[in-house]
Amino acid sequence: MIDSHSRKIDYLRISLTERCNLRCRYCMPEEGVEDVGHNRVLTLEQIFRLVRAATQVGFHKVRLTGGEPLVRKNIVKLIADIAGLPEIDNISITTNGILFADMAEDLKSAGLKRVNFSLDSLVSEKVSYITRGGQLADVQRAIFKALELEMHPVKLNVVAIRGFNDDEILDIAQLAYAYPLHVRFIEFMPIGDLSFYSPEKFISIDEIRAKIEQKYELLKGKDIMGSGPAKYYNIVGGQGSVGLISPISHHFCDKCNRIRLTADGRLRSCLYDSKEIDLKLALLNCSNDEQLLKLFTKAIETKPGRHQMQEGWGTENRRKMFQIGG
Ligand SMILES: Nc1nc2c(ncn2[C@@H]2O[C@H](COP(=O)(O)OP(=O)(O)OP(=O)(O)O)[C@@H](O)[C@H]2O)c(=O)[nH]1
Ligand SMILES: C[S@@+](CC[C@H](N)C(=O)[O-])C[C@H]1O[C@@H](n2cnc3c(N)ncnc32)[C@H](O)[C@@H]1O
Ligand code: SF4
Ligand code: SF4
Repeated sequence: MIDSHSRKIDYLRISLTERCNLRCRYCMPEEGVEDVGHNRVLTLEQIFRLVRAATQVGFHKVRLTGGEPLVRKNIVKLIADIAGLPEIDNISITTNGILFADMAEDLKSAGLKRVNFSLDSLVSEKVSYITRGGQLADVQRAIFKALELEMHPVKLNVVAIRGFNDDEILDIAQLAYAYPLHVRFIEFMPIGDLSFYSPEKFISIDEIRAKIEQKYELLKGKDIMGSGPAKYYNIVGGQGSVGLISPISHHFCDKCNRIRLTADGRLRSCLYDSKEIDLKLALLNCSNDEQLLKLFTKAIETKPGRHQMQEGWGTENRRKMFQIGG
């Protein structure tokens, strides 16, 4: 469906859970995370019903995220059900990778097409620091498993943070040289758990690109299969590519193609905008899909033209990234 800013909205990002087996400093507080409990999150049957309804207003790409999607029980069955919908041609996940390697074959057999891994450093102690306890070896095992299963294109998400991983940009970019990986550097957004964010930690993609070009020649590449906002560059002589995601310095909202469904059943038309539509309530009150289609349509029609992150995250009661579904 086309929104009021002439954008085609066909990509649904679904947060399966607010739970996570890590506690990344920029996303989730260490303690005091309220467990929303089984009653407040959508059941897998409800999620499936909503995806089926969404296909009727033109959605055909689904990404499962969270929190950590792989901690949600029976995710394999949900993937199989969604992949079985004829209108859905692209189902993917974004994961921290910790649980991936052991689940990979089942996920792939169920119909999972692609996986994006989040990894912000190649130094074990730093991974453990930023995630508050995650093990680099687990994520590496996951990435190699995805390559072994040929789940191409395999993408890595790296949040660029000054004072944390700015000294590793070349080492991380080197992964795209040595392996058929698509390494995406993401500008740190002032969103979510602001206790770790500060403007000094922000690094623009222009600075990242300049750093990479000190060692590698980058050539503007084609978009790598997906639906996201990264701009890709081929690393000359290498196997993969470098992607740059610039929500702050060159926002990409004019090409936005997505809305989000939170784990507790709210449709959120923009990552940044706090307006939400309660689909969980609607599910309880409607026996056919008509009302649901109206609510999907309303979310698309009321989607803002762009984010206002430059004005800061504000003090109103906004959700953190793990609650929105990053
Ligand atoms: N500003 C903004 N940033 C987003 C949005 N969606 C994703 N991001 C950021 O982009 C990063 C990459 O997102 P992914 O979950 O890997 O998804 P994607 O880039 O859409 O995926 P592909 O389909 O593989 O291109 C996330 O870590 C977010 O930080 C969005 O709607 N708005
Ligand atoms: C919220 S996580 C959910 C999926 C999964 N747990 C993972 O980490 O990949 C989705 C993505 O959001 C990114 N993210 C979280 N907070 C961010 C921030 N403040 N700025 C930029 N990216 C952020 C993470 O790095 C991750 O790639
Ligand atoms: S970024 Fe992902 S892995 Fe890290 S705390 Fe947030 S949801 Fe968990
Ligand atoms: S910030 Fe909002 S409008 Fe911009 S790309 Fe993200 S979801 Fe779309």
